[in-house]
Amino acid sequence: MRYSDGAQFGEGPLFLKGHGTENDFVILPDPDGELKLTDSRVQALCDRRRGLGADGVLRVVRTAALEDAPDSVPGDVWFMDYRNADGSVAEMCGNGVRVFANYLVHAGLAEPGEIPVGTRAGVRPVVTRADGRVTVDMGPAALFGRSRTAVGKENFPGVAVDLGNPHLACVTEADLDGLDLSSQPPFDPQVFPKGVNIEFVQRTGPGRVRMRVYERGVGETRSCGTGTVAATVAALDADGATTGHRIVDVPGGTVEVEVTEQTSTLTGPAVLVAAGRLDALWWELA
Ligand SMILES: N[C@@H](CCC[C@H](N)C(=O)O)C(=O)O
Repeated sequence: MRYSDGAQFGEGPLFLKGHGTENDFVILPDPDGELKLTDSRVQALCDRRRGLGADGVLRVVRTAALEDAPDSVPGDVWFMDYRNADGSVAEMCGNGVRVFANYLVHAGLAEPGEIPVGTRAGVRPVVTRADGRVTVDMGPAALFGRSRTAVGKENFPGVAVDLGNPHLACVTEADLDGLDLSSQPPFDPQVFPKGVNIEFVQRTGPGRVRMRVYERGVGETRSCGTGTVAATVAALDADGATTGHRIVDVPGGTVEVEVTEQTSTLTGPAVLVAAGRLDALWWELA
């Protein structure tokens, strides 16, 4: 079908859909940074009725083609330009970077194994594994204070953790299923001036925790990779430790987190679901 300006249906940008423990993303290959990725288009892409539906957008672009890439990221590295569903830019996405690496291998843009990925938090080494899981070196998980939130009438103290993006991780004995996370839990803007991702963490057994999360710029999601690392830091802190390993169960699946003195790693599944083309007119009007 041809439109009046001659554009044909399906001639819009290529996209892929993928997820990591059901934290889902639209992947937009854009090697030379030519797509005009406005907040409005990100919101439309992520809308689960008028768009493709996702928690966020991963634009695949050469670092050299980006104006706001950190100087620490070499120009020849593929850059994950991450946007939350509300269109906001975030520094890092632990599930997204693992899906991103799988896309690079799928598209023949990287060999399987260790792949450096540029992010606004710096370069993150990602390793695609023979068992299909993907590991990312998330960098040091910095506990930088204590704060609190509330759900309904219940207060939740927690730890402030920097993973490149900000987190408030609250260990609790409360029943996580009873928490109403349909709206933004309150937070202290003095501690989190750029907003915050808020995790609710229950210790469920030796070396294992369960987590729900309200993500900055999205709302409640089925998983949050940086959030699982923050949850692990909080669980270690509650156990009087600063390093260790935790299995983290999230509504969308299970991941493994290791925190050491030097860095932190996240390992789990990362799936590519589909590929296609956006309609050119839809993209123009979005
Ligand atoms: N889901 C992501 C985190 C995405 C960014 C976050 N919402 C923020 O604004 O910091 C992950 O897997 O880490």
